Amino acid sequence: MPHIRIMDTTLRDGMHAMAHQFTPEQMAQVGAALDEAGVDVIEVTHGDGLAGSSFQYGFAAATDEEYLKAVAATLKRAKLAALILPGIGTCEDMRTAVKAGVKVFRIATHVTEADVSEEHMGLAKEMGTEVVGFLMMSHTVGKEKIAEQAKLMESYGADVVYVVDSAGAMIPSEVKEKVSYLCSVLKVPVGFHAHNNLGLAVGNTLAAVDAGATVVDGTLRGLGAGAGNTCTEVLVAALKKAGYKVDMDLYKIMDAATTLEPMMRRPQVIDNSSIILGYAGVYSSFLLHTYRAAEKFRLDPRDILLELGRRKIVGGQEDYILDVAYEMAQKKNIMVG
Ligand SMILES: CC[C@H](O)CC(=O)C(=O)O
Ligand SMILES: [Mn+2]
Repeated sequence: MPHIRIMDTTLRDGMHAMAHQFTPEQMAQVGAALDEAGVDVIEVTHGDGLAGSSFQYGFAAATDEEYLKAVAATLKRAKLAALILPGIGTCEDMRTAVKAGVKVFRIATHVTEADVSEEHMGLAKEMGTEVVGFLMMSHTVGKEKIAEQAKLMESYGADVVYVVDSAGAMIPSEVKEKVSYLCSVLKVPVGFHAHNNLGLAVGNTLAAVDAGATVVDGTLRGLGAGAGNTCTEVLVAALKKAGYKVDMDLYKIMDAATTLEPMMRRPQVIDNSSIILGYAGVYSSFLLHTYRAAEKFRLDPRDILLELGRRKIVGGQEDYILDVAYEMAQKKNIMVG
């Protein structure tokens, strides 16, 4: 059975669920526990990647540099990773991240926009880091389109390319179809990142590895945007049970989850609105923005999410959530003070 690499993104995707309010000290504690458990790659930044801390996405409790340095100081074996969305984070942010200890860049684009990653991938290679291409909202297009965009990333130097189920909208048969097709056309390894909005994150991740993915994401206790991600400690148990080789200690990864637990702001559950994220195919990180808009305009968050799904809005359009809610409230004649 193949060896599966796990990249843990508790300290990046988990930031969405924490409204980006982890402290550097908390990150250092969790990072040390993940390292001790044998996690290969630990991703750290604002939930929306380098320079995500902003009015648009929400301000973090510290700078990316402070977070990265705090975690880097605790690592003995794991590689430190940073996510970047070209145009949000800049090449300058990448240079600062490398000085802070980053060894892996995960470069994220909408699934049809891989061409915007060329410059950032080039710089990442030049600085000697590993490069991961991250094709977000992969549920919105067919396998051929994903393959075309993944091949672009491969040509820019990506060492791994991910199918990213940002909306937690995919079902196992779709994961299998898309991942196996990608494996058949790429030379580099294929990765998979799941969200649990339909309760399928662990199942979809297993479907991905069965289809040939050899790099997968997880977060402790599933902490992440929407209903969260694939739960790392559950995934380790499931992969080991299925016979895959995983370089991680099961008890120690469970202990890392125990370290995280008291820091969590709310239980990571599949609430009603999270189900709608998956059902309507809406970006998971819109959940908390939608709750705020629903409260402001006295609307049911599920109605807003269904409308966002109809309008096919993508990452970066967080401000548009308020516009949509305002429009819906006006139609319902709701007075907003
Ligand atoms: C950049 C924001 C986003 O959270 C990236 C990601 O994890 C996803 O698309 O699922
Ligand atoms: Mn995600």
